[in-house]
Amino acid sequence: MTGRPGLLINRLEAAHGRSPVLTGLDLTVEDGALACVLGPSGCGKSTLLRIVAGFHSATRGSVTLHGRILDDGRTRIPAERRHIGYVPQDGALFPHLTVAANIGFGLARAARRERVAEMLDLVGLDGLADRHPHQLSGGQQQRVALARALAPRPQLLLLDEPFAALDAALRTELRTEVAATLRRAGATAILVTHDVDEALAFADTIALMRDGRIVQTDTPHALYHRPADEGIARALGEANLLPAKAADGYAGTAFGPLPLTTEAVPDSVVMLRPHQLRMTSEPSPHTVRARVTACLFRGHDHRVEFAPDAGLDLPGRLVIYTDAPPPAVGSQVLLRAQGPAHPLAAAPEH
Ligand SMILES: Nc1ncnc2c1ncn2[C@@H]1O[C@H](COP(=O)(O)OP(=O)(O)OP(=O)(O)O)[C@@H](O)[C@H]1O
Repeated sequence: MTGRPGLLINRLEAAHGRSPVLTGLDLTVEDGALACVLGPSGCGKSTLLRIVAGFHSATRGSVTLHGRILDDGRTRIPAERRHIGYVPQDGALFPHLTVAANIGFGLARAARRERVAEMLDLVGLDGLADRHPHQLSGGQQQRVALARALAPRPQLLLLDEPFAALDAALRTELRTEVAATLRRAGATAILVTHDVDEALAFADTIALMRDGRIVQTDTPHALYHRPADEGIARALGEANLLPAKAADGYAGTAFGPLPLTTEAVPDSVVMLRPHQLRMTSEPSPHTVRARVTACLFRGHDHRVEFAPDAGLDLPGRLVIYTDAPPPAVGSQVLLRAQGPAHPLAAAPEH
């Protein structure tokens, strides 16, 4: 990353027909950064990418790339003059063209052969230049789509859930590979996805989208551990929310005092992610008795649910992730907590 702003989106509004989709969206992507827009299905991620690419118009606000206005509701640079690459969900390769011709499509003839060879090497598809798309696996097709998008050296690359159609193992492998490829190419890219694991693994920066806006932009670590509110906390993964009394940088909880990540607001609850609670055999003033109510084996770990003893100032259900062999459902255990605890404004009553 360079620290220079590449893409600047300011108070963007857009609609499909009469239905508003984007409602004042702000986003900055640094030059050379891999950014991810994360949000639930239907929240407007593709619409956002399509506006940046030039396939859909904004009704208000502006999109600027390296200081050049692409769309401000009045001026609108046509898609083909934006120098932006776009990789759709299904790759959308030209079926009648070979891999090499797909990658070289639109490149100046003089540089074509060399650039295609470079791109094939970059995405690890040397030797497949003469195949047609139907002779490739889904993962290979997506690599060709990536190579085709990168070949004209776009100033920005947009990836619209490009791994969604692949099976879980290939998805993980390809997103790691694509992130490495984009870093090698020094590309600035935006990936949109509803898959939290994908966002956490891929991006330097994640922008969380809700109700047509970006509600928090941060590093994956900060967004996961220091979400701005309960909705964001839950959008990134499971969270135990504990009532707390904050004083002097500590949260007083049923697990004893826990250091806080940041100053707490009045009436806050504190968040502990599931791996911050542990089972222990050593009772102490900071352990809590709880009964195992459910256990799920997930291959790499177990997800265990507990009902804490009645009378404790705790939610009715606590969740932990553990590598240790899980206790039987119904058994009693002791839980202890590991800080820091992150304060969140309590959710409004519904
Ligand atoms: N061409 C269209 N005409 C009318 N409504 C549309 C059109 N495209 C999208 N929408 C609506 O706009 C909203 C946002 O759609 P969009 O595809 O941008 O969401 P998304 O976050 O990318 O979803 P997904 O993750 O499922 O692809 C949805 O309610 C969708 O139904």
